[in-house]
Amino acid sequence: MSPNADSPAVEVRGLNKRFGDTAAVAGLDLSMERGRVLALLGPNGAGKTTTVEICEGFLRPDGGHVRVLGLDPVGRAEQLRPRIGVMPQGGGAYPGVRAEEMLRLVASCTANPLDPGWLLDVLGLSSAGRTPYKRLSGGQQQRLSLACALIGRPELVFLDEPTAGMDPQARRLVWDLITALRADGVSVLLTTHLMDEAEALADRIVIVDHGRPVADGTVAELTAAPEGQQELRFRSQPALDLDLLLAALPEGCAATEVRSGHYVVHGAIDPQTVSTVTSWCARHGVLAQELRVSQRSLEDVFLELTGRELRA
Ligand SMILES: Nc1ncnc2c1ncn2[C@@H]1O[C@H](COP(=O)(O)OP(=O)(O)OP(=O)(O)O)[C@@H](O)[C@H]1O
Repeated sequence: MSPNADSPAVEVRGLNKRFGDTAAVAGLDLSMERGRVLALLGPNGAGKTTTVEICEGFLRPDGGHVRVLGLDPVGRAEQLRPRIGVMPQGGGAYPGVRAEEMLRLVASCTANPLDPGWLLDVLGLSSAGRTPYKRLSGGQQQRLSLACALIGRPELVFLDEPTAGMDPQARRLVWDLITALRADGVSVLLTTHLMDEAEALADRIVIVDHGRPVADGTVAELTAAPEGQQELRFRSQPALDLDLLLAALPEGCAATEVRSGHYVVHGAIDPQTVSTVTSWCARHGVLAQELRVSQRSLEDVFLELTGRELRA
């Protein structure tokens, strides 16, 4: 068993970091269990990369408590580095180095590396092994950067926007790989601007804005509608008599035809309300199509919490 095996994968409390007048991180807390995937979301400039770089030990915090695998990432960098994998934002390598050479170089710096040929194959890079880094496509450079993060069999990986610039096929491949890492017990802290990526991969999501956490929870927790404010949607023929439907519904519900043939019932949507709507439809010979109790999307929640103005 590795040292400090009982400690969280990442624990951050009251983290602060300034760059001149800019408070990049301003009192951030987060905690991540081992073997889980945590997604850090936030608008541009929210402080995600700064937080990740502090956890990786590349930046020194101005204040706060940070432990990664139970270790201080700056003071205990020598013990920590061999146990973590890092995929920085935008990747990076010597421009002239060939893809396979680069991966073998990184592998040679680790104690028990994976087989570089196998990893290139898993990431769909076998045919690009002899291509110089600068001639790889953006998506290939990203995948090589991911391979470099994983070659040393890390216990914890930091992935800063791992699928930025990738086509949908490459993105799926990376998602499958992250899912497989989690199944192997690897902890993953990723940043992303892609809500579907966070939804597909993350056990927990922390949304940050102006260097502070503004939400923390599972996707289900974050997107759950407040009690009594759920929606039931269905499609049917236009111009149903909604006064009649409303009379059948419990007090506090509202029913509207949002556009021709598209209906929304707002209120406390419980099994009884659903049954009332379907029985009313049956009694009036109405076929309710695509009937669903809808939740807010993660993007709705993100925009609600962080606003719609464009960030610098
Ligand atoms: N080395 C630096 N020097 C000066 N300011 C910096 C530096 N690094 C980051 N900042 C500033 O700190 C703030 C947070 O930046 P950071 O890169 O952590 O945000 P982010 O959430 O990762 O953004 P993005 O989604 O655009 O990658 C920004 O205002 C940024 O301009």
